Amino acid sequence: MTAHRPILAAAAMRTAEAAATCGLTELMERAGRGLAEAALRFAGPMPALVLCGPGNNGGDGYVAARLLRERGCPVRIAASGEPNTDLARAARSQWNGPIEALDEAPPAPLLIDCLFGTGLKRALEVAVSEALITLVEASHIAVAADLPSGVEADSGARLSPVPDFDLTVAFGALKPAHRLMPAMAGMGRVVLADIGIDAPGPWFEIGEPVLPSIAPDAHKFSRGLVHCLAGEMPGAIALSAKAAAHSGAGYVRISTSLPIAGLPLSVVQVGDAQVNDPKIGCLLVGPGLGKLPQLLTLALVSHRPKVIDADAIGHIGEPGRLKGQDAVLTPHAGEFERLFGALPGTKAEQALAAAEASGAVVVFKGPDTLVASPDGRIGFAPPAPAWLATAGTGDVLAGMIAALRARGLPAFEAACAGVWLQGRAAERAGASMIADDLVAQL
Ligand SMILES: NC(=O)C1=CN([C@@H]2O[C@H](COP(=O)(O)OP(=O)(O)OC[C@H]3O[C@@H](n4cnc5c(N)ncnc54)[C@H](OP(=O)(O)O)[C@@H]3O)[C@@H](O)[C@H]2O)[C@H](O)CC1
Ligand SMILES: [K+]
Repeated sequence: MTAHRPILAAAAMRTAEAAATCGLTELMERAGRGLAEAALRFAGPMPALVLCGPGNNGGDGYVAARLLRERGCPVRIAASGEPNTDLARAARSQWNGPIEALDEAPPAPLLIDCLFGTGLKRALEVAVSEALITLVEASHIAVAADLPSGVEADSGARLSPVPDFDLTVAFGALKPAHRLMPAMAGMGRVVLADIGIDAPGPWFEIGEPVLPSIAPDAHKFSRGLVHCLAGEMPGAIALSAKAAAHSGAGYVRISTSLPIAGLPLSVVQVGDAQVNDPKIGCLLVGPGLGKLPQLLTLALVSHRPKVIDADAIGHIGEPGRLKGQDAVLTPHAGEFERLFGALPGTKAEQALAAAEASGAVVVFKGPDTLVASPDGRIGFAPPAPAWLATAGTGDVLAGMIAALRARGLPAFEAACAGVWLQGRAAERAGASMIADDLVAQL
């Protein structure tokens, strides 16, 4: 996996901040500087209004305002109340200008929201929320410090109505909310200000994958054989097979009881399913399976790596049935809840719980797709085009992951790479795409 941006939950963020050798005052200075520079780079030196809340998010605002003024920007500050941390009080004491009351402050072309960040615990007071929305709507450009105020850092929930921002500047690490709905939809461009926090951890935003190169002495089997089990609706598995072939599998085979029309000749159709053929790099079952649970049972007899998608998920019954199967599971929200039930916690916590319960890598699909591994890793997908919400894109993703697995990527990396590549293929295909067009972009 190439460079990817770390994601830390609020508690982990606080731990990492406390451990920073430079100390919290310097961290706040760096956060404020990162915010000022990102705002300048994005908006230019237009007159700014910085909204400061009571905590350290507000502290970042006092620092950013001072630095913007030093850079010659006309800056005003409006505060929602007195700072309630020493850090924020110290930052405010270095601001030698007036501080307006939030509910009386006129708007400005550049609005920088430093009301709340990872410390938000409840809905904003109505007056504060209304002032924020009014001032954002009256601005030309709106920038959020760390998180748009009203967003809950770990869940991506909106505890209050949150206006849409043009830019969100995350400090130290991304938070889950930066890549979870509904919060991620209103953040605009998300940039990460490096403030010297060492943020190792098992959660990250999926970055561009490094794919296995093709050996000079490769042959079709060494490049990876994907074996697809066709079910009642062969069109779906055909889409998966084509996606697998275009994702670099050296050999794609479909076992089917009826010939499937419209497949490339290079995709081999056979009548029998030798699911323990040692040449199989990855088995794929589920797309178009319909009401044939026996095909899932057959797939689970195989000792080969496998991708279990779509209808097959509905036939699993007990998640523990997948233990030891070396499986990647690719449920959308409905399939997820039917198999795992209504799990508590954030989407990230639910995905992890599912991975642990099944022993499988779980691709919890949606506009905010997560890839969770039983070992605790979570890859959060970067934003992908909404037009991926069209029939068959799940079949394509399943075929892509099967091919990447067959090419030698471990299950978790293959799933992350497939999710990332599908998002980029959709961007290239454009808004009028249908799933078939995705295959042409692989
Ligand atoms: N990531 C980094 O390295 C750094 C992050 N920094 C910034 O610090 C914030 C987190 O600061 P924190 O003080 O923990 O919390 P907030 O500023 O987000 O919230 C302020 C306080 O507001 C109170 N609160 C919570 N919800 C509400 C509400 N709905 N209405 C009113 N007040 C609310 C709460 O105190 P209570 O006792 O009243 O609950 C919060 O303490 C982080 O996001 C970064 O921006 C630092 O710059 C250091 C570096
Ligand atoms: K904020």
